[in-house]
Amino acid sequence: MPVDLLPTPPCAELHLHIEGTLEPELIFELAARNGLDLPYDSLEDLRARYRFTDLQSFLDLYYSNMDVLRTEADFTDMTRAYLRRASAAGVRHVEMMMDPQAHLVRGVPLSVSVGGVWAALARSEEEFGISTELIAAFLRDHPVAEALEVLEELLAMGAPIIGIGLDSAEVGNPPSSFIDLYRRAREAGLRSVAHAGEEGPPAYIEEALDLLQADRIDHGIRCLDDPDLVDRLVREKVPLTVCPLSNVRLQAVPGLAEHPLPRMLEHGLNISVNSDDPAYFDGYVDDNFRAVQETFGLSRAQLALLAANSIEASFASAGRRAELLGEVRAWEAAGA
Ligand SMILES: Nc1ncnc2[nH]cnc12
Ligand SMILES: [Zn+2]
Repeated sequence: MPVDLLPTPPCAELHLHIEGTLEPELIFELAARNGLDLPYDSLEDLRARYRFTDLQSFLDLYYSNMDVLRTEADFTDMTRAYLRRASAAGVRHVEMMMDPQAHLVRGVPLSVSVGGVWAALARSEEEFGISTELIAAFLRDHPVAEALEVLEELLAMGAPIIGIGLDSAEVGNPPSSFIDLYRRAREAGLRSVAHAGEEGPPAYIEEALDLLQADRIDHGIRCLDDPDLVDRLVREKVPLTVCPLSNVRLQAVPGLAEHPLPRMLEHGLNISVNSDDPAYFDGYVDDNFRAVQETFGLSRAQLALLAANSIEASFASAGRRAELLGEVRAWEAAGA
């Protein structure tokens, strides 16, 4: 790392799939623990498959690797490993997504997947100094009726979720199919986010806002294809949770130098920096901050703005947000 790079500011991570933190070593460890045969001969063999051409090529491996998650302890161990790494990265608050349906379809009940993740989150402040929230993300390439059933089950069991999300294969699965799901979540007092404009068109971002009333847009980079939409997003201060290394690895952009992050900052869009699926994209949040700093020469003030945006766009309590914004201000002032 060149000496003149700044450390990562204290920040909130708002776009993180906990299943995307499953590192190759842990995949082998959990397979052994659960007596499962993996379709890979070695860690190297597995790692060699982490070359993606688009979102779907990644999702195929992501869902396949999840099969090693069988017990509550598996989910707890994965989540604790992420929290430990995130605390080293400077993360002070995380709102993590999990994909309950992806586990249910493999026969793993909600009590195991949600219970296992929650066991780690419940101790996170004490253990790692990271406050946490959990978001149940729904698979947009599955029927909305299935999502509604799972949401009802989550509500009935009193699952400790702050909101819902929408992820998986984007193109051809528009937000408009999930109006009933988001309406039900709103009635239940939940917040909401939705992936839109990662590979899909700007119209999906508009649908997520107008039809789903999403509080935040995950990715949203393709808004730049529609100047009127950019004006709206700036005017309404809509938070976009941007994941630079993910976009490069999934070839949503040709390379980091072509990533729209600096243009998004110039427009005054409300963006934050996040890792998405760090075990798959070679990058936790600090790696993402370092990469964009190195590539675009961002100033301390710009890094502080990205961190402050993440905290202001979070669902943390007003008190916690104020505390963390104070940390960001102190970080910025340390360079003055
Ligand atoms: N980047 C991403 N886009 C859509 N769905 C996902 N699930 C996990 N990571 C995802
Ligand atoms: Zn994502």
